[in-house]
Amino acid sequence: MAVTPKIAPSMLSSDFANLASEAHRMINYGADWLHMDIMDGHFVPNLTMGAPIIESLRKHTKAYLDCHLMVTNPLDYVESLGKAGASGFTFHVEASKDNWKELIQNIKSQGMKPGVAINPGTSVEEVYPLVESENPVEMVLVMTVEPGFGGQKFMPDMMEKVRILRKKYPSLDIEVDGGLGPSTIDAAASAGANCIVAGSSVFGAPEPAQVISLLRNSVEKAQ
Ligand SMILES: O=C(CO)[C@H](O)[C@H](O)COP(=O)(O)O
Ligand SMILES: [Fe+2]
Repeated sequence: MAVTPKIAPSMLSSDFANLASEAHRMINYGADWLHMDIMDGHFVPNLTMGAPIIESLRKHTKAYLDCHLMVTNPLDYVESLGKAGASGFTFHVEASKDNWKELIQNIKSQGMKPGVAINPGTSVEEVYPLVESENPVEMVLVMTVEPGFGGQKFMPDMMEKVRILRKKYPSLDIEVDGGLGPSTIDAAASAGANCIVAGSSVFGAPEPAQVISLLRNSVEKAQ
């Protein structure tokens, strides 16, 4: 398989008042990406951060900022996030039924990598047109919890979606998000996920570097 592991600590579990030092800490511990959860209080019942925070953080780090947009109108965020220095822009398929082609085009024009996320209740077939389009998304994020909050329990039933996607698209980046940690990573890695978001299991660990390395080893071993 041509895909490489990307371990992405979710900054949702960090100390927001010290975001830059938390970001440096995670990169020094071996993280590949920093996962930034952008929530609008409408698509999900929680409000987190937006372009101003991404812009502030970008001044302190060159790290890949993997932005996960849990918002009702993702198109409204593309230009501001692109200018703020976001690296990846992953929108939800549930929020882009009518405009995903325009979204992908605009995300790429802003120099960001487009991805599409699917909620637990959404069937995997819904992302096929976006992956098979002439101008495709470059990552699929399979939610393994209901979006909105960190610290929830991993939903193993979602691994069937990952298995189907990996079989269909051998070189696609497939990300899993929600409840990933030492006790759940093997299920995700063996199903074919290569981009691993982990918030509470990394930030809550006495030795976050060990957890990051364990997550990476599991993905490498499964390939
Ligand atoms: O998108 C998210 C929530 O909607 C977060 O990225 C996710 O929940 C990470 O946190 P944890 O690893 O603690 O589950
Ligand atoms: Fe997320």
